[in-house]
Amino acid sequence: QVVSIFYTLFSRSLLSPLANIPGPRLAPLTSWYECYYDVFKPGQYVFKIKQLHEKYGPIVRITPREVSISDVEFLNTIYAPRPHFKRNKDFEKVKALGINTSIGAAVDHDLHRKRRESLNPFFSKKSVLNFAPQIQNKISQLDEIFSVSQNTGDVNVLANPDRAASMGSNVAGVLRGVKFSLHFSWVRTVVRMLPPSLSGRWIPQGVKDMLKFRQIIRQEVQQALDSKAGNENHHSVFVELRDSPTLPASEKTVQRLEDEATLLVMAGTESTAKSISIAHYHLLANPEIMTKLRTELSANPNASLTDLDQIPYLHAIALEANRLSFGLTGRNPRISPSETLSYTNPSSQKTYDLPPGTPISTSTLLVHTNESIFNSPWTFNPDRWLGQGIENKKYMLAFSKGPRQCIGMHLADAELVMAIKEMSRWDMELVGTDEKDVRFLHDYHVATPRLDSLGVRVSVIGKVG
Ligand code: HEM
Repeated sequence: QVVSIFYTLFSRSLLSPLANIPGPRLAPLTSWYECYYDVFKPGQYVFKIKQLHEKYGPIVRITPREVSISDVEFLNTIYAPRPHFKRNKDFEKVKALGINTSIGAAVDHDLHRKRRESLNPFFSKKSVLNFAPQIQNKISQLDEIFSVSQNTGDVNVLANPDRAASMGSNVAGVLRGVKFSLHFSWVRTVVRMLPPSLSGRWIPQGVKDMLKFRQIIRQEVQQALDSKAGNENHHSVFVELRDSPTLPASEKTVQRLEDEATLLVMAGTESTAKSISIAHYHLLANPEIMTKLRTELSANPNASLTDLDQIPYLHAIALEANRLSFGLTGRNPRISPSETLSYTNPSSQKTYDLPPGTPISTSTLLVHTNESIFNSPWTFNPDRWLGQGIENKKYMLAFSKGPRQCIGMHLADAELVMAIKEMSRWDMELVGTDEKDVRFLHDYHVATPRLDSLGVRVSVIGKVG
């Protein structure tokens, strides 16, 4: 046993093809280094990695297997390589969400492409424009909530779990456990094997609700699979996947479609809600930004979604909210399955070869707080995206890049601009809320503010004009 441990340590430190890559001594030897910052600090490894880059330079070995590169000019090589170059995902990372047969967990490049082709029609820009009435319907509900709060003087409406969308708070609950699951995935397997009377004690409410939700999805999937093409009254995502000519039968099982639907709900709620609340906080904390937005919107008070797309300042606020939401905050490494990638440090001119199979990552923290691109990076400043500034969109990583970039980005953008427009119609005051209630302080896969935060709390004064 002891010999085997020494051999593992020796091979990870000296025999590994990554042995020449700079970094702290412990990180290449054991994944406990990452676990310590992820689970026990908690959610601090991405911040630690930023410090490691400041000390060791643009390339750092951050685990026994994984390399982090902070150089933004290498972003496309990691995530968006030229056509015909493949990028796999790292199973060690994707398993944490427990939806292993979803598109987001497709490790293999070609399998991912097949799943993506079958979902694409739902998420094109055109489909999102057709979906505008449904989004408007939700925005009207928001308007209703603001009106009720104005009358009742309820200052806590968005943080009140009874009133806030329960699915949103459940997703956040599930994500709180994501780092633990990443490092101790066996615990989930054990808990699932226990009878509900015992396991119930350890499963957080958000996870329990998500499991119930999965049961409902499973029934819907089963119904869609049992019914014949053309017999449905509405065209659900399950029906589209069931009838997809590109997916083989093995991709149309109940388990897989259940995983796909669960991912769509998880991916579609929490990140968008985060960007919306970040935008709202900063509009209220910076009245000059709100005033400028209202002026821009006043030219066309009944603007449609297509009209809103043409308003640069509104678009800039959305971009800035996404930049400071940091999208998915954890690392999302990519693996080149057959090609060796090389990285040359521009200052030392030293070249490092990264053999096939090496997980390579960066993080949205590294890119979105890079001072040479985003001056005073923690300041909410939509003006940075105006004029020439829009060219920095190539460094926007909130939706990732390349073939695995967020499939829901047009939908998310539509929801965000329509929600921002609605917020601009109301005068509100922040109550008991400061920047630490929205600032990225912990990485639980999405940016999480101070752990005792009650969210963005407001007092509704009234409708503008
Ligand atoms: C502001 C809101 C959103 C942000 C910041 C965001 C961010 C991301 C990111 C960074 C990825 C890539 C993950 C990776 O590299 O592994 C991703 C993938 C994905 N997102 Fe989003 N997302 C948002 C909204 C949505 C919405 C509204 C939906 C759909 C309802 C959605 C569905 C998905 C799906 C299905 C994937 C997997 C795509 C694939 O693997 O090809 N997202 N998202």
